[in-house]
Amino acid sequence: MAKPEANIDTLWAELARLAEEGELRRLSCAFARFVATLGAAPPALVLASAVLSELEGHGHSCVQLADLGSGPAELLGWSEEQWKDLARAAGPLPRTGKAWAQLLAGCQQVWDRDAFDYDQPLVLDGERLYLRRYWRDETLVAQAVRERALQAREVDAGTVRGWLDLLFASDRQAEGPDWQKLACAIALRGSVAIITGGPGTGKTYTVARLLALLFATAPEAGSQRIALAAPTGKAAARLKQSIDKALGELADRVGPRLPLRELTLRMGAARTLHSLLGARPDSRAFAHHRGNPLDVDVLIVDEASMVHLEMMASLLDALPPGATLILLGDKDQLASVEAGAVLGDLCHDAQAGAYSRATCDYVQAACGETLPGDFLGDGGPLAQQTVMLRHSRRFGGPIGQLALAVNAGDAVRAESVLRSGQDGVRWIENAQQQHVLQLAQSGYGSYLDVLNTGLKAGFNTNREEWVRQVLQRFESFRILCAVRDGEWGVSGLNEAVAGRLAQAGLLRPQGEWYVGRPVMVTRNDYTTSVYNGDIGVTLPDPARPGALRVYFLEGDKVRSVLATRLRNVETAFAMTVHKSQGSEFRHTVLALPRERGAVLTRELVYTGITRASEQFTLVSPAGAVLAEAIALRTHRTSGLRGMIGTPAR
Ligand SMILES: Nc1ncnc2c1ncn2[C@@H]1O[C@H](COP(=O)(O)OP(=O)(O)OP(=O)(O)O)[C@@H](O)[C@H]1O
Repeated sequence: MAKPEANIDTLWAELARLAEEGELRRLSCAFARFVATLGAAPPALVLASAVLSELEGHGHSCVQLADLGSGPAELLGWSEEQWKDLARAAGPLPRTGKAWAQLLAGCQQVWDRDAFDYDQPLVLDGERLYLRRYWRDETLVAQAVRERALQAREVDAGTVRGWLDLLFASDRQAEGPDWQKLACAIALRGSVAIITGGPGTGKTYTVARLLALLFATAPEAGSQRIALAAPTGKAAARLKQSIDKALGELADRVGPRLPLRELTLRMGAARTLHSLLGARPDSRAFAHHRGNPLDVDVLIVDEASMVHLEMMASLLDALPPGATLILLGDKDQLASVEAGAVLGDLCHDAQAGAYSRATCDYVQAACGETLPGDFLGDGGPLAQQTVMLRHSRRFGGPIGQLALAVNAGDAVRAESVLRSGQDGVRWIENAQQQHVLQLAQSGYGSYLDVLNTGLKAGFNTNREEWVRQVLQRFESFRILCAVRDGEWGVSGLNEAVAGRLAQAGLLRPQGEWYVGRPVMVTRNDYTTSVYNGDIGVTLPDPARPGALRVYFLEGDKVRSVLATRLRNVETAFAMTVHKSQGSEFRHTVLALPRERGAVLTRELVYTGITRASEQFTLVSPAGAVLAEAIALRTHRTSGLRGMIGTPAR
């Protein structure tokens, strides 16, 4: 092998060139430089540091050294040539993961887990290389989840069965086991459970019954401290509303045996994870952690697919050992923008089940359900605490068929559903931007009608109800984009839609703030109490002529902030699919870009489709992009699954 230092200048020049061309973040170059300042830095280490930092920006929590050996061009979104040029500049590189591990273990900047730890920035765990922060988070999540999954609770199977028979209707038609009942029984016996399933599969319905079961089997139901949380304010409000509704319906069914209404009233509001953990301005640290744990017995977290690695680590760190964590979410949805695909990793065995014989016996005793042989296997401890709900009650029609086809990677079937002419789905192929603008004009017509009628009437009568109507109607339609820039991106479409609505005389956009401007908050702001993802509409301030306020809906309540006090917002006629997670719109339009690019994946298309409750319209300027996107699965490198590991209980 050539002397390592021989190529270092060429390598720095090549990294700088890639950064100049926008192929590499400047941050990744800067990180590699920082690593090089800490000690002798062979080109392979510099290269690995830059690649690791770059992959973090793509959502990977670590790099598999075998990928460095074979060339991570695809992971980086580069051509093979680009990678080869960089690799050549670094000189001869190890070809296997093992050889990479040997080389990196000898570097001062890398903590090899068998050696002395003096806080090096890089961690070598087997054949995976981590930025220290992600290694710490991943290890914490894996250990906490594994310990919780192995912690068995004493359960009286006969009592549980009696309650489950009361809580669930007996006239079930669907074939196979009642996964909802099963989920309740399984969640009751451990201190962690995951209930995953597509839209409308009854996750909330199930968790309401689980809560009733927890109350019914607790020594003192009234003293159970239940907390509800979700990554965004909107998802939290939705969770609370659905759970209250489901518990209200159940109260009649259980009658005097359990004072469900009173117990429901004792549960607080659902909160965002940030607020639950006690986020502080300008700090990554939360008020709650293992030294100051949360005051809860049961924590239910909805939309768990949106929870990124760092947040999951903080959550598990703050959860008292005796508390139960219930994660709800759709494992097939897009992962968070930040690193990690935690729910996807945790649900690795959810589809197959992989239940042990002991789990089958428990399920049989506690809910009378027999798990078919197909679902038996040798999944690890977490697989025994995970249940996938498989029957959607809301999504039987064409939107559901389309979502299923996309999820299964069947582009031919997806295209045929889109072209079938069935009510509920539509595909505008070879579209022009004009098509989206027409859809926007009719889709947003409803909120603009209420808005303009109220403005004309001077909105003196029942102003709050008028504001609520404007906000609710705005939420019934949305344009979702895969990309941010360009004609088919969020910025291009927002501008074009505002222009179109102005042309039609429905809006008067003047400057940044104008009456009717819908906005989305892009950063948490603790001084005004608005949070990333909150959506509001700008309306006149009744107290100050000429001033504008942005109104937000929180459950049924309306609150407002002076427009000029909101610093991190963008117009929200169009938004990214990422930002739409946790929301549902009566009519959802998904606008695909002309070229696929790295972000447009199966998970993105699936997430976009499943935001629609009644009508889904796909608009694409180039037909082939859909099939290409369906073929491309999101892959995020992580060590979580391996760390949680086997054996089963
Ligand atoms: N076993 C059941 N029997 C009768 N109705 C059910 C059952 N399970 C779910 N439902 C109904 O199906 C609808 C969807 O259920 P739910 O809202 O719980 O699904 P979800 O998985 O939480 O959906 P989302 O992912 O959209 O939040 C609700 O109206 C619910 O009352």
